[in-house]
Amino acid sequence: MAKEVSNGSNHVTTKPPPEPSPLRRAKFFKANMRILVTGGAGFIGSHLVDKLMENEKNEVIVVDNYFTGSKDNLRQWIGHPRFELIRHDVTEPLLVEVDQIYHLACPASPIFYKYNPVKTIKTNVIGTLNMLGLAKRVGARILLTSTSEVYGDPLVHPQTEDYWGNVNPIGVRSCYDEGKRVAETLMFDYHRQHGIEIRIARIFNTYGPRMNIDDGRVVSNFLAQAIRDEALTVQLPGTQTRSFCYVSDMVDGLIRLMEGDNTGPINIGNPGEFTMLELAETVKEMINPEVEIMTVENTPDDPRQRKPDITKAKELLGWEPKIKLRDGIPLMEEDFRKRLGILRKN
Ligand SMILES: NC(=O)c1ccc[n+]([C@@H]2O[C@H](COP(=O)([O-])OP(=O)(O)OC[C@H]3O[C@@H](n4cnc5c(N)ncnc54)[C@H](O)[C@@H]3O)[C@@H](O)[C@H]2O)c1
Ligand SMILES: O=c1ccn([C@@H]2O[C@H](COP(=O)(O)OP(=O)(O)O[C@H]3OC[C@@H](O)[C@H](O)[C@H]3O)[C@@H](O)[C@H]2O)c(=O)[nH]1
Repeated sequence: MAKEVSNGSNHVTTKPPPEPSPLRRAKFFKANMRILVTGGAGFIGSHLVDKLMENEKNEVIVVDNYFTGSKDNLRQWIGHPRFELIRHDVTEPLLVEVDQIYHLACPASPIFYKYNPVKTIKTNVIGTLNMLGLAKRVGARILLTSTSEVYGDPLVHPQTEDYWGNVNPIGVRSCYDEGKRVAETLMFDYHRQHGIEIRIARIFNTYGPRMNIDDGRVVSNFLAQAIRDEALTVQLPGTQTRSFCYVSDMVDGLIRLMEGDNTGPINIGNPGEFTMLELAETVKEMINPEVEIMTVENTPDDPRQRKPDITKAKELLGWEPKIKLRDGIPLMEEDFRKRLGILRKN
């Protein structure tokens, strides 16, 4: 019988999922759960790996091409008997025996995903196809980290999962937002056509320790600038909004989604909404009251507002974020100061 997994609409699988490995059914041998994390050397991926490794029943395999990630983020696990790290590009097929796949591999910061847009779209489309092919072959459950960017420049606020979005298909962000939209389509087509067990998280802006110092995203930019005594660069008009989720809350949401019975898509993010000017003022006040705030040109198609409706995450996953922006900033500041080697002036 097909397992029925609901996404909150009237969605029912028509085909039974692929058979998992016989090891899963072995009578006398309880095997560990083998979990693949693509993009596991990146910001969210490495925090996810830390959490998964806490469970002694998990074996974790990371594949990453190190475009924006780094082995350094995983240094505490290298050499651990339950951990494996493979240099691999997800645009190439991969053969590994696993039970779950967290598919994160994709550059996430606009400056990196725009750097080689054709590669970004290949990563989203061919990379996701390859991971779905793997899930089908080994009978694994697969979770895609999609994004709030699938809503484009949203005309509905806050964004609910049933909103189809307002996306420019030929703009400079399209390699990422349209790429993720196709990735979501592929996930649902494999689910309907081949019975693959899928999970889709729509992640809203996430921040925390281990972000690249020069990642280019707004929280890491403002923090690094404040610590280095450089002016905070607010892109015009400054009234655009984002809602920022601390990384430990995000990881908790992703694991709940993977372990639960709902396909999604489910928004995972913190509904606390700030304009970029408010964010700059907060960072200035908390980190360096002397620092200047300057306005600079923006880039095309920057969404004007973004805030998740997390009713579904609350109801279906029992999840909501715990860490407010003002509590998360000092945790990230400590990590940035350590890496930049700049102590706090008192
Ligand atoms: N951080 C956020 O605010 C946010 C928001 C929405 C969605 N997401 C999604 O979450 C995931 C992780 O984001 P992040 O913030 O940790 O970004 P990140 O750039 O730190 O991590 C991405 C990882 O994927 C790897 N990667 C990129 N292309 C690859 C390829 N072709 N093959 C193998 N590895 C590849 C990178 O080297 C890196 O380690 C991404 O899928 C992103 O789209 C993140
Ligand atoms: O130095 C900066 C950088 C950015 N910004 C502004 O800050 C806002 C957020 O920009 P970011 O680059 O951090 O991230 P964005 O919200 O544009 O996209 C992100 O959100 C969803 C995820 O999928 C990705 O991680 C990323 O695409 C934008 O309005 C941007 O104009 C600044 O004001 N100053």
